[in-house]
This record gives sequence, C-alpha cells and structure tokens, in this order.
Amino acid sequence: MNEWLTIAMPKGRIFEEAVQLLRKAGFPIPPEFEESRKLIVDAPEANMRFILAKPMDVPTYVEHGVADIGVAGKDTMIEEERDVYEVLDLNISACYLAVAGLPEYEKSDVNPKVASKYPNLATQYFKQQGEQVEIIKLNGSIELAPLVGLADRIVDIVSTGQTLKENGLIELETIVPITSRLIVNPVSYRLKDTVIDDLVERVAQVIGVEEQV
Ligand SMILES: Nc1ncnc2c1ncn2[C@@H]1O[C@H](COP(=O)(O)OP(=O)(O)OP(=O)(O)O)[C@@H](O)[C@H]1O
Ligand SMILES: O=P(O)(O)OC[C@H]1O[C@H](OP(=O)(O)OP(=O)(O)O)[C@H](O)[C@@H]1O
Repeated sequence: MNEWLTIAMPKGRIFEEAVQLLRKAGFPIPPEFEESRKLIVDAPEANMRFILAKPMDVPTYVEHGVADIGVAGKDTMIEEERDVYEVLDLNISACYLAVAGLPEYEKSDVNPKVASKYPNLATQYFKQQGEQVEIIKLNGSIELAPLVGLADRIVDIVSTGQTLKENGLIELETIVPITSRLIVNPVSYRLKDTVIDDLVERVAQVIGVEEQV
C-alpha cells in the first residue's frame, strides 16, 4: 500500500493533536514535524502530505479535492456546509460555541446585533430560537465587539473561558459542543478507498483504546 494521501488541517492545536493521533496509529511522522513554518509538509515514510490552511478553509480544500482528507473543527463544518464526508469524530481540540455578552445585557426588541466569525451558524441558531437579530461578521477578537458597542452579543468559541472572563463578558447560552472531525473528499474515497479505510480504522482504534483508559 504505497498510495500518498494529502491531508488538510489548520496549523495550530489541531495539527499538533492530529499528528499525535496519527503517530499512535502507527504512521511514521518525524519528531521535528510540528516545528516547521512551511505550509506544505511531507512525511514520506507515512506516504502523507500535509497542507496547512486556515481552520475555516479546511473543508474547502477537501471539497475541491486538492486534499483527499482533512481534519476540521465541527464549527467550520456547520459554518461552511461543504460537500464532504464526515467519517470520524476524533475527539480532539474540544471546545464549544456559545452566545456571550456583558453581564448587564438585556434582551431588547429593537434590532439586536450579534458579532461572530460564524455568520451562517449564528443566523441558523437565532432562527431556531425564533429571534430576529442582525449578524455582524468579524474575523477575530470577537470579544471586543460588545466592549466597544459594535454588537450587543457575540457567538464565539469558548474553551477555558479565560477570554470571556478577562474581558468582563459572561456566557448567556451554550449552542453546541465542538470537536475535530476527519473529513473525506467523496471522489478520493472512491479512488483511494483502501488506503483511506485503513487510516480511518487505525485512527478509530486509537481513539477507542484511549477512551477505555
Ligand atoms: N480556544 C479555541 N480557540 C479557537 N479554536 C479552538 C479553540 N479550542 C478548540 N478549537 C478548535 O480548533 C479549531 C482551530 O484550529 P487550530 O487552533 O489548529 O487553528 P489555527 O490555525 O491555530 O487557528 P488560527 O487561525 O486561529 O491561528 C477551531 O475551528 C475549533 O474547532
Ligand atoms: O475560552 P478560551 O480558552 O479563552 O478560548 C476562546 C478564545 O479563543 C479563540 O480565539 P483565538 O485565540 O483563536 O483568536 P481570535 O479571536 O483571533 O479568533 C476564540 O475565538 C476565543 O476568543
């Protein structure tokens, strides 16, 4: 089995945790691998090429087939709705999405504004809640928006809760728990089914074993 797989993932915590999982699954990925600043890194002995993208772009690379598989946060999958198979919950890079605001926040009927890096997800969520809001798309530092009066509330990732705390914000509603998923391009799955099935099985076994410990 010597077919190469191209794997897209973000370069931060997901890369670190996913590479650990792959190593545990027996794929020989060199020890110094995580230190590189390159955007394309090869692990020839594992027949793997990694392409390192922005988190929100990972499902796009996989949908277009320039990566056979990817590791993407469920947050990006909900936001992007890309045409890819989600084959495994890797249970890494756990966090959750929440609505947050200032402690003195009170729901008002007049055109409430919500800032988020996840405009589609936020729109879906408030629609389900039967609340009409104006979504303001930002690209980062979302917690700033209510502090300066750009928005009344935010929809953002919470992990330790430190960012909310340090900026004097409180969580108002929990939306959904988030973990990273292994995603697959449908055409790659047909053409490289043996090698992809092998990878999925080996990683699933590692996760299974870890869960029992
Ligand atoms: N505290 C957190 N902040 C952001 N993302 C988190 C956090 N905890 C877990 N995640 C998950 O990790 C994903 C981001 O992946 P990662 O941190 O590897 O990307 P990155 O390339 O470092 O991101 P950035 O563009 O923010 O530098 C998110 O989509 C989410 O699913
Ligand atoms: O609950 P915590 O552990 O504090 O983590 C949550 C924070 O981390 C993320 O931001 P990130 O560091 O990715 O920067 P960004 O604001 O530029 O997106 C997220 O958007 C929150 O701001």
